[in-house]
Amino acid sequence: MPQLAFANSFWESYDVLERPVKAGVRKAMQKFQQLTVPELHADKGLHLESVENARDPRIRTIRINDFWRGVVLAPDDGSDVFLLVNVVPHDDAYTWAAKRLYTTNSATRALEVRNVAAIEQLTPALEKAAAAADALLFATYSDTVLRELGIDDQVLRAVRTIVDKAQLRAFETLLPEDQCEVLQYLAEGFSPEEVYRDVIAVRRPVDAGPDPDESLAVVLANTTSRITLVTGPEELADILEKPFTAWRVFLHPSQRRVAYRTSYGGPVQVTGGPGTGKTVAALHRVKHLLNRSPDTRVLLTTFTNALAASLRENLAVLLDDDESLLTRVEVTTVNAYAHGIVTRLDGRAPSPIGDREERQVWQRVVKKLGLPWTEQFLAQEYRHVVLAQDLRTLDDYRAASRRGRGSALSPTRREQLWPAVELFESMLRDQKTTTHLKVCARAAELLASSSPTHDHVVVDEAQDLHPSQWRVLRGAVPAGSDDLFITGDPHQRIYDSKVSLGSLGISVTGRTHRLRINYRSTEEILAWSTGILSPVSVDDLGGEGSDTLAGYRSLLHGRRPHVDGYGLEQAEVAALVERVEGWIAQGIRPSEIGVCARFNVLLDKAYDKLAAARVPVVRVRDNPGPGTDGVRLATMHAMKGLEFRCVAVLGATASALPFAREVTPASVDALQHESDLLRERCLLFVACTRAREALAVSWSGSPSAFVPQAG
Ligand SMILES: Nc1ncnc2c1ncn2[C@@H]1O[C@H](COP(=O)(O)OP(=O)(O)OP(=O)(O)O)[C@@H](O)[C@H]1O
Repeated sequence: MPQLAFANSFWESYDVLERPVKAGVRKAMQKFQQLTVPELHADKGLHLESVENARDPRIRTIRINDFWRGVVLAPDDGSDVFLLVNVVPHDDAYTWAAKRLYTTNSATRALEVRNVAAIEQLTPALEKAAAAADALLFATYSDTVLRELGIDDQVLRAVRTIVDKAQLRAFETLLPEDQCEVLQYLAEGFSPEEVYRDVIAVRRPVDAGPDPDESLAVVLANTTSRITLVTGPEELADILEKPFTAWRVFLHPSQRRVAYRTSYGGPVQVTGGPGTGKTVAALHRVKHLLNRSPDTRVLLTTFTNALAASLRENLAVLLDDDESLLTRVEVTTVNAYAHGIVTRLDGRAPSPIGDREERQVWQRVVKKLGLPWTEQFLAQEYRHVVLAQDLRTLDDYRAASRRGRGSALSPTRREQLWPAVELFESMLRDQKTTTHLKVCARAAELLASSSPTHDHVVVDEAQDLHPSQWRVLRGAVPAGSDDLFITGDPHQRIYDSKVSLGSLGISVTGRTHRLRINYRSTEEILAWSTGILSPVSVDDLGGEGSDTLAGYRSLLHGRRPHVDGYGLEQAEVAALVERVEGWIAQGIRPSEIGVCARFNVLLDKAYDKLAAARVPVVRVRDNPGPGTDGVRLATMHAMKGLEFRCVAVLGATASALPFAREVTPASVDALQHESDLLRERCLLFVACTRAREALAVSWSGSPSAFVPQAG
């Protein structure tokens, strides 16, 4: 019986197919599991045929239906693994297939594919241009060095024409994958030794002989980062049912490098724009840490309960539901972890209040004391100065730095303000409540005088954590090797937190990594969304400098976002219903569509109109499980960390973004004003970057100033 393997390129095409075509693919795949090799070749329905003028004699196409064909690499060496590489519309299938050549990389021994026709066509002209160029990108590396890293003759010739990184990028989709990656690493300034260690050594089979003469089946099995072997019908059904889950097992080497490094000397920071696989890297790090020693305990945290639930699910997939591993991981939010610590060590459960109630307490404080500050100012002072530095007395407060606050407070003013802090805290005590951040402060205090609860902490969505939450995490593990693995994106900061990790005893110096390839969205969606942030600069994760999205890119392509304004909100919602219906008609499942807005009021209207049009719809805040059908509706804040094939962002209207009530007037605090505006801008960025294939942004009346102008 033959065996089946799938290349990553197959998932990219399969996942966007309409449902009947997917069913056709499944049917064709079943034949590979039911028939013998000669029967496969003879099967009329499958129509396994070779391709005229193919550059790779092993390339075949198979019939999916009248319009679609699968492209297959068939073994010609007596081995029996067939590789599914793509599903392409009938007319394009032959041209696509004819240009591809599959070869074995001499260093990694993995299967690679190149667009051999395009490379041949481009190289001579580029050679002429290169002869006149001042400098070449890879001039410092000898042919021998490059060959040792797996670069073959054809690629070497092309490499010698590359003048800069932009040209390398233009070549990326044409070059064999491992070779391309070697070149990317060299272009980023890694030494050949480092590239060998991180790209070649991790893939090359330990028993590789001097020459790559293995059979196709062996080479396919070597290519674990890009090819999945399917062993039985159940696994096949499973993998075709949830291909994106399957993706999680294929790590890009830049991700593998950070996730599977044996050990780090201390805290590690991994940043990257939306969709660069930070969460995936965090999950793999957990796997690595669990496997490294049989009794290691890991704490994996994220920002919301919904995200924690999805991390738990994904981790179970990654760990093959292995209970012996899963029981050693605690997946939770920092607040919930802190709550647990306080409950356990203080012997009673604290009752934290929400933001709105907290604001009301501050209002009462202002009223009672008749102070010259607004409740907003006091709440911010408490959060950004008092709690952030864990100040307990007036003397502490007098001596504290108020860096980051935009208004000076003289010693007399501080003496005048401190009673407000004391009154706020005593009011909480009287009503037997507290705040989440105070629970964290207490948990950190308790942890400091007891023992750490875990061996390692892995933190996802780190950009929104407050210093008191960081103190909890610091106290959860002993300081030292592999204590904290931190992933986050400062461009997605949508809550008001300012931190300096170094001052909290979390120094990541020399252990920072950045991921640059976006695997979620098309380049079109990405380019438009990054336009939202282009006018501003963003502080880095650790609060030491600024961060940038330089080099951030996607390899996927699709339609440009739909960006439309409407006169009235009613018309905007009507257009949304039409758009959602259109997506569903194209075969997108309702649960693969996300609709978001700044406020629930507008979401409620969208909910009613979609439901009236008989479109199934559910709210993200009701935690619908993956099996629940229905378009997902969420506020922009609740979109954090999620992703959908199609996303509609409603109400990108001038009055909603920025929302005046959430922005401190510049006259009260100029720095806070700027950071509030930035936070509002980031919120739109987060919402738009949830989209994988299609993004529609709309408003009624005047557009938000954050919406990038066309042209
Ligand atoms: N190496 C990879 N190959 C293919 N797909 C990948 C790879 N890494 C991640 N992905 C997919 O890309 C998407 C985004 O990944 P992930 O959620 O980890 O990104 P993120 O950086 O945490 O995003 P965000 O910051 O926006 O929450 C997911 O669908 C994930 O499965």
